[in-house]
Amino acid sequence: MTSATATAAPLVHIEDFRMDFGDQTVIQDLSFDVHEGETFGLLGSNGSGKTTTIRALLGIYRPTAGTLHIGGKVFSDSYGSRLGYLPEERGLYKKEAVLDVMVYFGRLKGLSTQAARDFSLAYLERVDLADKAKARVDKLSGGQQQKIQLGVTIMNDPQLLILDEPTKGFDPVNRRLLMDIIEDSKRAGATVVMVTHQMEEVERLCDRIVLLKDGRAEAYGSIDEVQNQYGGRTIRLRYSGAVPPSDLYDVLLQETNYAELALHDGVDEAEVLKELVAAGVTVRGFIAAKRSLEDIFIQVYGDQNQAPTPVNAGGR
Ligand SMILES: Nc1ncnc2c1ncn2[C@@H]1O[C@H](COP(=O)(O)OP(=O)(O)OP(=O)(O)O)[C@@H](O)[C@H]1O
Repeated sequence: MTSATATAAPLVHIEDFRMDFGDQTVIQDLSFDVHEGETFGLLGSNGSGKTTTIRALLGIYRPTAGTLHIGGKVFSDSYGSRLGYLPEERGLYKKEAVLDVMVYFGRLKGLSTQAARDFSLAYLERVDLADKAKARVDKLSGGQQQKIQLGVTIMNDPQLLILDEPTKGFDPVNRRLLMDIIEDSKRAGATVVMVTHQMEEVERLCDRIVLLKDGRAEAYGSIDEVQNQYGGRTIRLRYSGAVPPSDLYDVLLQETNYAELALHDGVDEAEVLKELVAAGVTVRGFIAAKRSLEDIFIQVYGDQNQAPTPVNAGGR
């Protein structure tokens, strides 16, 4: 947890959450906090329990055990318009016109007809759907309908946005547009909890993350903290010769002329270079980099039968 956010009471507080479906335990001992104003990523492989956690937080599922609070309480309708929730299963009134549907939801969220209309027209313009304002929702493509649903979710400037895979199925241009829109909500002060499988979205938007595996938090913290836990600093090496085993690093990847090395704590890149050269390696390229979240994700979930090995974990 970052020190800047550690003092204030968290907006979302989940402690010792457990969820069973029949005799299947999907989540156990899950604890994390989301602080006001931060963007928090809920990550994990398919079926790891992300949507279940959100549903339990919002009272759609009753948790088997544990505390799930928003603003210090179990979620209730009284939190009302301060929440914007984009569920995994999308749903709009398909036979109505786009603008009418948006205005209807705006009214439900407490906006005046005029304010809902003004927001909707500006939003449709921004997401390149101005010409669809009068079209029936079911005449729009899946991605276009998703844009409408995100617009409905953010239209009343909610304090807490919970977005379950907000950019699922979008092409790269539209994904970037949707990320810009989410970033605007974040800049306006919203706290955002998002489920996503897109690591570039996480790196761009999220302040902190939790990584679910086998119903538990495999990693939790800021992106930097998680990167450090799984070998924060790496060397991308182009070489000829043979990369020797060393106390300075772990070899993450080794191909004929390319290797990736995870540096042990406190090791200086120059020491590694010196050792490689002394061992007779011809170094053709040497780039110090942070380990990408995508790499970490693959390490954690790539082989579900093999326990991940955080680089900092003991004995080096
Ligand atoms: N209502 C339910 N009844 C029984 N099992 C359920 C129910 N809802 C979810 N599950 C099970 O709980 C597990 C976690 O599902 P969940 O939808 O939370 O995963 P997820 O992490 O959101 O996955 P994805 O990334 O694929 O969307 C799955 O094994 C799923 O089959």
